[in-house]
Formats: sequence, structure tokens, C-alpha cells
Amino acid sequence: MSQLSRLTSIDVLRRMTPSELRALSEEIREFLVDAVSKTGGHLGPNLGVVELSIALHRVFDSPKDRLVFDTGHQSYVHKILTGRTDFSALRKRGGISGYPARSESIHDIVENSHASTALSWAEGIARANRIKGLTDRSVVAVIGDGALTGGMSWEALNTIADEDDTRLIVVINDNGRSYEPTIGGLAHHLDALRTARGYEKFLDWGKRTLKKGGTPGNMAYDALHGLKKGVKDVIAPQGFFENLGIKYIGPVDGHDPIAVEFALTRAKAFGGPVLVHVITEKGRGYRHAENHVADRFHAVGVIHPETGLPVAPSRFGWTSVFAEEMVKVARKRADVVGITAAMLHPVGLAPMREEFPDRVFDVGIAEQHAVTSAAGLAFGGMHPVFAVYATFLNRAYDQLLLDVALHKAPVTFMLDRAGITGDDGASHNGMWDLALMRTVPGIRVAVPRDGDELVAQFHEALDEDGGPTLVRYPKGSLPEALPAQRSIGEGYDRVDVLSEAQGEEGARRVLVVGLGPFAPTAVAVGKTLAGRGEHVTVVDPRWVLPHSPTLIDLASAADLVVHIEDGLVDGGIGDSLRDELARRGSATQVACFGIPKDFHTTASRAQLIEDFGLTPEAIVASVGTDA
Ligand SMILES: Cc1ncc(C[n+]2csc(CCOP(=O)(O)OP(=O)(O)O)c2C)c(N)n1
Ligand SMILES: CC(=O)[C@@H](O)[C@H](O)COP(=O)(O)O
Ligand SMILES: [Mg+2]
Repeated sequence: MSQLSRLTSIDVLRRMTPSELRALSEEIREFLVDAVSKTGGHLGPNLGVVELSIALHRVFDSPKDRLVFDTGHQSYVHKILTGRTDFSALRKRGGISGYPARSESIHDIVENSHASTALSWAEGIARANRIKGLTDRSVVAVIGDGALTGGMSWEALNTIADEDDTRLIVVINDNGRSYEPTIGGLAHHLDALRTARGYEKFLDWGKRTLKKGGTPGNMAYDALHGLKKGVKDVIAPQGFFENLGIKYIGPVDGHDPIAVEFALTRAKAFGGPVLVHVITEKGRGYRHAENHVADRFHAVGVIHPETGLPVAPSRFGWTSVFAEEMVKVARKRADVVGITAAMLHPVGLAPMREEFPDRVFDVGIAEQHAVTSAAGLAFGGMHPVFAVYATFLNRAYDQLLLDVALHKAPVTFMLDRAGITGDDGASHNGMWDLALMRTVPGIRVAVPRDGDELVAQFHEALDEDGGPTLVRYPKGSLPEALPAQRSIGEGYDRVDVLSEAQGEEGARRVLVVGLGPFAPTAVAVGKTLAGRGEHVTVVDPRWVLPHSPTLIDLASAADLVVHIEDGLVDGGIGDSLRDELARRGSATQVACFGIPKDFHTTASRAQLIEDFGLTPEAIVASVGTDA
């Protein structure tokens, strides 16, 4: 009988012998490869935390003890161990989320997939436990070495170090990588700890001792008892964690079940803030992941399990257009530099780094630093291009507002994954940037409708040296090119007319505005309205903030503006246009269509577009008839 099928409860897990645990680890790896190759997902990270997740659930008693996963993309094994083994609809509607989800399990806590938050979550939970006198409860934060490069992690560690009586265990899941090898001084320090003399000695001694081990059932006790007497002289050299005042245990081989369990048992018994440094391997046990140079299968699409090759071709057309154009620009403009927050390949800066390694900077998962560093680079005469997923820019709003915009710094933000991303969870939809940018003085925002426009607007952004510019585009493959029938105005003021129709005498005059990927939707809406005899003009404003005077004039001349955007409907660009028209005393009605702000369960982009009433049919039905 397979260990996985035996696993009907955590108690069964806790009674497993070392050999059963090893078999279970293998089965879980096979399960992960088989399941995730069918659906896509975070295969590499989860292959790396099989033994760690098992040990966490054997040593700690979730949900009494709280397990918090940073980013949460590495929680598939935790899900399997807590009774969720149907991965057939992973990240799909009706299936399990790719991140912890409270609606799925009492064992899941943090649904936010933005990195570097786990230590703050854990510190707050542990503080609450202390206040409530729940002194028998541990809080465990599992954080990757990449997430540890995020500033919030250090804000939390600074506080945690001061809370001696807090039962808080920080587990660093150190696989040496974010997507790529983790950058910076911290990564070097972790390396130093990892190769510390004590680590080898710790392991050899641990294995020797445990060869004489006790009964399998008492493995953790034997590990603890057997290794305790020698542990004092194998703790890794003083590191900044100890200097901060946080006890450090490790480094520990994260794929050695006994060593991990022993270390976690010690940490649990410590009774104060303690950090366990666990060394793991991203993609462990699946050679196509282990051999994948770029990111060890950090996030894969549907793949052939036997080869690791994608079933469908690359799905990131917009990113490829930017990547290619960035290299062309860099060849011509020495002042242009690229910045990424630990996502070199996903945002398309790898080709530029290939050719100009000194002009692409990876700052780790540190978007706030990236933005203010860009302000510094601009002050120094460069034109920085920060390529980032739209949702992750949220974190650097203050830096954008008061370090970049306040100083009118010529920084260009290239926002990938803007709008509804769908299956990657609620906090991954790039839905907030347009509304946020309404509050940023002086920023110019563009929303290209196809690849040609992305290139054109990227160049226009780079030509702007009087302040920040932002170009945002969706996840996935490129749409058909959508040429304009004619354009009105020049430069930022230019508005592209995509279609127009003269209606019947006295019919309603409708201006349909489709931003970016909703331009084709706007054309479809216009066609239906024209078919009913209404006067229709369908436009793409290209640069959407500040509003172009041409667009304002077109809108003022209409009875109704239908405005469709891949962003928040409350407070979005359509809302802003409505406010602007009202300020001018215009009687034009504005019907805004976009994303509602309440967060959503996992579903595909197509499903969410249906849900939000963003199909042409739904929009036409909503704006009614002229009658
Ligand atoms: C604020 C933020 N920026 C970027 C990302 C994208 N991202 C997701 S996982 C990841 C790498 C995480 O590395 P690490 O914490 O070491 O976890 P591992 O994948 O190695 O287990 C990144 C950059 C994110 N989720 N949140
Ligand atoms: C967890 C995380 O933030 C990233 O791994 C993200 O899920 C990648 O998204 P894409 O798959 O759209 O590149
Ligand atoms: Mg890592």
C-alpha cells in the first residue's frame, strides 16, 4: 500500500517510520510531477520542500501551532499533507488554489502571494498568542531565501529579535534561488553559513549517532537526545542572526528527514524566537527541473513530464516584445538601464542582461528599493526602466509617488501581467495600478492594444525626460494587431479611431473607449450599437493619464461614453474621465466597465471577464438602447 494512500491523518504521518517517510517523500514527488505537469504551477519550489513540509507537520501541531508560508507558492506539499490530494483542477475554478486558501483548510493562513510578509504575519500571531496567554503554541514562518531579501522581512526580524518570550520559529527555506540564484549580501552570508565547518561536522556526527538510533517511532526523540550533547560545538559560526539576538540553528540538510526533524524539534523546545536555516534544492528529484538553468521550474505551464518540455509554445508574447525592444534600445541609448526585482526572465530583461550585463540590475525581491534606486539612477543621468509585474508595484507606491514623481524623475515603469491574470490567485491580478496612478502627479500612463503599440509607446516613454512614464500590458500571448482607421491629434494627445459609424438621424452619439486588451471588445460593442442605428466612434486613447484633450473633446461631444479597462472600475481611468467631464460641466453620461475591487477566488481570465460583465454582449446589454 502506498504511504500517500495511508495518509488519512497527520497522526498517521507522525507514526511513520524513517523508511516509510522516505517512501512518502518519493511518492509525493511523483505526485507533484504528474499533477503539476498537467495543470502548470510552481513545481520547482514544491519539489524542494517535501521533507521540510513533512517534518513541519510531524513536529508542530497545526492548526494549534500556526504554519505561515511566505508567498505561499511552495504550499502544495502542505496541502497534500492536510488532506488535499485532488490537484486535477489546480489553480482553476472549483479546484484548489495555487496558494494557501482559508476557504480550503483551517491549516491555511496567508492567502497573499506577495513575498516577504510571512515574518510579519508570524510576529503578529505570536504576539497575540502571548497576550492571550497561549504560551503552549508555536508560530512557524517558512520563508525562502529570496523572500528574505524583501525589506519587510528585516522590519519583522528587527522586532522579533526583541521579543525573547515569543514562541516564534523562522524557517529559512534556503535553496539559494529566487527564480535565479538569490542576489546580494544576504545570499552570500547564507552561503557562508551553509558551508560553515560546523555544518559538515553537524551532519557527520548526526548520521553517526543516528545509525545507532532508537526505535523508528521515537526517531525525533532519539535524534534530539542523541545529538544534543554535541550540538553546542556545531552551531554555525556567529552570523548576523545571532548578532541580532535571534538564536540560529543549522544549517540543516533539508532533504534529510532526521536532521530536519531534529532541528525543528530543538527549535520548538527553545521557547523563544529562533531561526532554523534549512538547505534545500529547488526542483529536487526531478531532473528536468534540477537541470533547468533559468529557474529550476519555478513556475511551469503544462509540460510533458517525461521531457519537461512545454506542451504549448511560450505563453508570454507581450513580454517577448518588450524583451526584444529593450535590447534594441539599449544598443542605441547608453543612458537606458534595466531593473528587476528578482524576476529577470519573467519580465523579459534576460536578453538585455545577456548583451549588457552591467546595465541590468537585479535588486532581489525589493521593489521599494528598486523604485527609489531608479530615482537615484535618474538623478545620476540614467533613464532607468523598471520591469515589474503590475501587482508587485503596489508595494512601491510611496517610493513612486515621493521619490520618483515628486522629483519628476525620468523613470519608465514597464508593467507586465497588468489586469486580470486569473489562475495565479487573487493577489496576482494586476488590477490596482491604473487607479493608483491617478493619484501620482506628473506621471504619464500608456496602455498598448497590441505589440506594435507596445513598441511605439515604450519609445515614447523613453523619450520623456520630464517625469515618470508607465506602460502596462497583460499576461499571455499577443492579440492580433489592431490598426487604427485614422488618428486624431499628435504625441500624447493622439487618439486612434478604431471604427466609426454614422447612425440614424437623432440617434444617440456613443463614444466607445477600449483600453489595451479591451480595444477589440470596444470594437465589437461599437459594431453592435452601430447595427442598431446609433452614432458610434470607437477609440483607443493610447496614453490614458493624464487624459488627452482630444479624448475630452470627443467625449464631450457624445451623449454616452462606454469606457472599458483591464483595471479597477472604482477609481479607474473611466471614473477619472467621468470626473473630468463633470468638472467641465459636460452632460455626457459615462458607463465604466472594469474589475470590481473585492478579491476573487481562483478562476481563469476568461471566466473572470464573464463574471465581471466585460464581454461585448454584457456591455451592450448594460448600456441599453437609445430608446
Ligand atoms: C513582492 C513580490 N515580488 C515578486 C514576487 C514574485 N515571486 C514569487 S516567488 C519568487 C521567488 C521567491 O524565492 P524564495 O523566497 O527563495 O522562494 P523559493 O521559490 O526559492 O522557494 C518571486 C520573486 C512576489 N511573489 N512578490
Ligand atoms: C509566486 C509568484 O509570484 C510568481 O511565481 C508568479 O506566480 C509567476 O507568475 P507567471 O506565471 O505569470 O509568471
Ligand atoms: Mg529560494
